[in-house]
Amino acid sequence: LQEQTPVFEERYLRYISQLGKGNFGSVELCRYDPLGDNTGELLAVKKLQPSKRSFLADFTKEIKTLSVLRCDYIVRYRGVSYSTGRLSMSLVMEYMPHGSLIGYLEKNASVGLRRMLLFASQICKGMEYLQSKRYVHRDLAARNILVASDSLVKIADFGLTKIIPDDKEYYRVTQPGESPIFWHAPESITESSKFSHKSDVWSLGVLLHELFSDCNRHQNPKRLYMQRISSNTQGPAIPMQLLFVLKDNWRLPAPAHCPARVYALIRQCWAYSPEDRPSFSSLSDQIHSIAQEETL
Ligand SMILES: C[C@H](Nc1nc(-c2c[nH]c3ncc(Cl)cc23)ncc1F)C(=O)NCC(F)(F)F
Repeated sequence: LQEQTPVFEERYLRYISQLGKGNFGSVELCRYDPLGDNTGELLAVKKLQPSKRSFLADFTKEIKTLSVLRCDYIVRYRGVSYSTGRLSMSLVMEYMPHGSLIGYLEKNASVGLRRMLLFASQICKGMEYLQSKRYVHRDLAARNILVASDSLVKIADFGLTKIIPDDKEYYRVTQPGESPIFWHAPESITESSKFSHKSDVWSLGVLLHELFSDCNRHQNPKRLYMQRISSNTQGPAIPMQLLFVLKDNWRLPAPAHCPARVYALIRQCWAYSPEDRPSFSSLSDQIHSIAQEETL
């Protein structure tokens, strides 16, 4: 790792609680308290599960990915912490007190339209920044958006992020793990599993659908898609059935109380062919003008 990676001494990282688990390990809330008087700052520490060779390589890549990102709408990477004897290492991130957007919207049902449009434009700006660095996130979903305050959200979880090679406009995945296909664009579901900025735009559309459904667990994308395709479960595999309905131009229905202009914007993100989808900058402009016009 580059020498400028700040190192947090493990002996001063006081464990407070577990924030969540991922397939890599877990994220813990800690206080970095070198003075031992509880005046230290709160941090989110992503502990790598007992270092499997591949995990360590992926982990180091995630650290490299995060360490170059500097944007108000992307969760801030702070550094690393080595365990005694350097047997394993942890990723130190800024702590977001309000947790993930899913939990936040379940707790705060009264999030108004204006605030939702503000969150949507912040996510678009974060994605514009990622695109400027040629990064494809590949796992854009409400569960991977963190809430810093009642008026600021940030994109997080760069475990699946890839950098598009300079000579290409997309990234082809070789080992698609258990990928969240209900957030994936058609071209990422088919055997070609191509990922690009435009496939991130598709996922952003699904994220906006979650946002404007108040992340209502009864209306979540997976459940809505499964209702639509589960008619013949013994039929072709689920990804294939999903592709059929998408090819047939069926899309997730407008969430209840979602303004027509917002749903029209979401539908632009779900154009079947990638080149027909809007850019992130066009999306943030459109969101901005909706926020101006709508007497929300
Ligand atoms: C496995 C971890 N899961 C969780 N994390 C947090 C969390 C609160 N506050 C946080 N502040 C900084 C970080 Cl990195 C996480 C949290 N809350 C609930 C979780 F289930 C995670 O990383 N999730 C991906 C993403 F960060 F995008 F939400």
